[in-house]
Amino acid sequence: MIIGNNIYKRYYNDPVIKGVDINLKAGSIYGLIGPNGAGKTTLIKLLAGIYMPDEGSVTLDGIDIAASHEIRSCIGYIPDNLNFYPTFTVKEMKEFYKGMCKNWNEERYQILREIFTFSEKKRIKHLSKGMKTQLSLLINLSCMPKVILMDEPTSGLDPFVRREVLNLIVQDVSSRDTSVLISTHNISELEQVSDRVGFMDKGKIILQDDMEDLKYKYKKIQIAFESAMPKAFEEEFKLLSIKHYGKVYEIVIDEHYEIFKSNAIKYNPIIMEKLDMTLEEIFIHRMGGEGYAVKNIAI
Ligand SMILES: Nc1ncnc2c1ncn2[C@@H]1O[C@H](COP(=O)(O)OP(=O)(O)OP(=O)(O)O)[C@@H](O)[C@H]1O
Repeated sequence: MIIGNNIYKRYYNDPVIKGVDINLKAGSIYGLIGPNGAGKTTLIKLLAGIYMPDEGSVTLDGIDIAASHEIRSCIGYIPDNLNFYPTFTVKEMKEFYKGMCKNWNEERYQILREIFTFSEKKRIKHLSKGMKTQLSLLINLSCMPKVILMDEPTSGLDPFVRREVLNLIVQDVSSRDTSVLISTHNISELEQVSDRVGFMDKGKIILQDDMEDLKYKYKKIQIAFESAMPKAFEEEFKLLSIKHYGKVYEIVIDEHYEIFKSNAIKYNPIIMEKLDMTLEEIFIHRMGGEGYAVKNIAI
């Protein structure tokens, strides 16, 4: 398990990561979501040991990654912009990493290479952005890391390769108990694969939960009364948002629906229907609460 404990990081004097606690369990995929500039890439680089925290620590299986090169080499990192040596061929690149990687698995490399579309003779500078991501994944998976940190791994990939990449990650997690973190703006994709999710904003993780709990907890409810919503109803429940369409109100709650329902019944609603929220809706709802509501720019 990799644990970030109360991490702080400044760029010059600008605080960018402000007391983040995060843990990536073995055999689990953590989805990291947040608006542009929230600090996701910086956090990933701290977890990968590329940056050192100003305060706090990152440990892998109890060992501080700052203190051990060997433990850092168990962490795979797929960055959002890949800076492979441009004049190397794919084969030379692979040999380079093979030499550096203690647990290199050549058989795995050969099996995985069949899946991807580029030739080993191609120079890195002649690979497309998507091919470079594929190569990075191929090399990372062949290094048999305990942890894989992926920053926007599927951006620039076609839908088939994207599915293949996610399948490979899911297989690796289930067969080797790898800890994976995926940061992406593609929330619906994340919803399919992650079992834990963190929302990051302004250098902090403002909400993290198991996917199932999150989706169980946040509910959208359509409710209507004979006339307007009773004031006492509005006061009794913690309504995270209220929208109003004619007689029907659409409200968001973060308590268990059955409890809400048993208490709400006394207000004699004429309609009360529970709707599941997608992760994207929960995210937008949370970020709206943090001041990121979409502004109406109609003039
Ligand atoms: N090398 C750097 N030097 C100074 N400031 C930086 C540097 N890298 C990032 N920042 C700043 O740190 C903040 C967080 O950036 P970061 O790249 O971690 O965000 P992000 O959540 O990954 O964003 P995005 O979703 O747009 O990729 C931003 O305000 C950014 O301007």
